[in-house]
Amino acid sequence: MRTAYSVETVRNAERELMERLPEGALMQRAAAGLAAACADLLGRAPGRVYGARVVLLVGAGDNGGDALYAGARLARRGAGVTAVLVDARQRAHPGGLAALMAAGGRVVTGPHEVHEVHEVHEGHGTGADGPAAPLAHAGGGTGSAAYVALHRAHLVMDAITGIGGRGGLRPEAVPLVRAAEASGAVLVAVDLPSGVDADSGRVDGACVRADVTVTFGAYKPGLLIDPAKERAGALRFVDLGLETAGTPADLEALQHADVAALLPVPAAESDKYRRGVVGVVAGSARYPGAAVLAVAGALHGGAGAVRYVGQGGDAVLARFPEVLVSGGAPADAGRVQSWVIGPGLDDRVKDARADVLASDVPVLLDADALAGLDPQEVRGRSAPTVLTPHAGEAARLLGVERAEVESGRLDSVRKLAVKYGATVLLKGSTTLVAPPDGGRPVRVNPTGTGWLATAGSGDVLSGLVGSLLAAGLAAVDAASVGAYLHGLAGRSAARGAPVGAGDVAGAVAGAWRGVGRG
Ligand SMILES: NC(=O)C1=CN([C@@H]2O[C@H](COP(=O)(O)OP(=O)(O)OC[C@H]3O[C@@H](n4cnc5c(N)ncnc54)[C@H](O)[C@@H]3O)[C@@H](O)[C@H]2O)[C@@H](O)CC1
Ligand SMILES: Nc1ncnc2c1ncn2[C@@H]1O[C@H](COP(=O)(O)OP(=O)(O)O)[C@@H](O)[C@H]1O
Ligand SMILES: [K+]
Repeated sequence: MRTAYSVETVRNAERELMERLPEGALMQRAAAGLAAACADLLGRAPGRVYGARVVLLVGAGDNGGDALYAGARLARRGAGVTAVLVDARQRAHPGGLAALMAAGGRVVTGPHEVHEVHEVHEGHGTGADGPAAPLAHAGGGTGSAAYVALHRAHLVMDAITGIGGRGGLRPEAVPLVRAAEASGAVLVAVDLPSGVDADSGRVDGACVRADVTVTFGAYKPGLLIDPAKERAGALRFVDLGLETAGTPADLEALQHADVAALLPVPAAESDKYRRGVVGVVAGSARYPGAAVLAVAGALHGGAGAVRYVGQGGDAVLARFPEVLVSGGAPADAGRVQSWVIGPGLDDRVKDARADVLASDVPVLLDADALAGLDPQEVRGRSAPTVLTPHAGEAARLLGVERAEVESGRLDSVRKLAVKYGATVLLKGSTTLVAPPDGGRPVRVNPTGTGWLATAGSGDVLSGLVGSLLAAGLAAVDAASVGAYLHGLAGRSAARGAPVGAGDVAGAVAGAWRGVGRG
């Protein structure tokens, strides 16, 4: 399981560890890991950083300190390192600044007017990880020197803000960041891309777009959730020895081994009923395809049989003769261990929904079954309920704008879960699954791909998750394992080219096999 922790938890863990370590040791660990990652990215043989040109965009806090100490390490190995002080008041971590200069690095100011210049005295603050002090450039330079250095750089570290950052990049930082992005240098975000919100993944304003993010001690939720995730590039982790065990993670992402352990496998004594029967209420005369796709997903989710209820029976049978089809109400269709309802339904949806919600088995509500859903109808149920909205549907259920859901996915999925007392799988660029109390941890799906954004692929997902529910998985597990397999299936079906939802369904078995093999 990959876990991510809030800033508060990370700071508490850091504080505890710092009490047991010599002063500054934690920052040195971060800097050593950062320097090693940068040396690796520079593509040189170990120990051969010599000649590389590195620029540090340095803010006022400890995030800048990490970069300055890492820069000092690279400078000692022969890199040409230039630190650009981005903070409007030219503040930077004193110890880090002194270490960089002692190692032969140079410090230039950002393109601001400098009203006050303090000399940096030899040894000033060396080794101290104390608060930022007002310092200004030593070693000379102007705003244009910063741009020249950026233009010539092989690697740029973004150390403007880390977990202490609030809001987007300040205006003075934006042109420097844009120059770094345009330079062709590898852009390495230190801990987080500056400008993103560590806890939520929100991006409020201008923000760094990194090639790689080297993060310290623990993953932060924002690194795993869009829109911030997309700005982080590839993630590298530096272990600081933080103790987070015992604190619930804010976010967790299943890995292959976790999914393998959760996949339902038939036992020797199994028969089709013991494996579970999933009932699918989907499709209509107008949208028979939704029935076919939801059933296709359900056939690959571990249930022993699929029961279909609705007007798409002919289309379903033409494609899948193994499905048990009935045309009446769900309550008359025979026993199932879970219901999936919603994709492509017509105006019969309300009656059918009342029917399945009245049952005592897990119910998954998707698409049309989400419209006008009353929280009380869901909250009163004795068995688990799973909602699988995309951002537009989630926005309607919450009574907010779609953009609000897309920019604040973690908040939105939690609020929806609390409102309905249901497990909520929020689809889209980052799929999240929140437990019914909206608490910790929320699961984030690591396998998603933009190729899944194709009509009907959500129908496949709903069938797949419903089938996992029928096979006996707990609601959060069914939703997150379903999303995981769906993402893998999307990737392997697409292999870099557009695909249809039917192809995604067809690739689920291969994804399952791949995970099962570990
Ligand atoms: N606390 C620790 O023990 C460790 C912290 N580390 C580093 O320290 C970082 C956190 O350091 P800080 O708490 O000093 O915080 P940051 O360095 O993230 O940022 C705080 C500074 O940035 C300014 N600031 C806030 N928002 C800004 C914005 N939008 N634009 C420009 N400036 C802004 C603040 O006024 C403050 O001066 C971590 O992300 C990590 O990189 C690492 O060295 C590991 C150890
Ligand atoms: N940008 C994206 N990146 C990854 N997955 C996406 C993206 N956009 C959509 N998806 C996935 O594609 C599927 C689309 O489902 P949905 O919105 O219900 O469409 P439909 O109703 O056409 O089936 C969901 O699994 C969703 O998570
Ligand atoms: K940063």
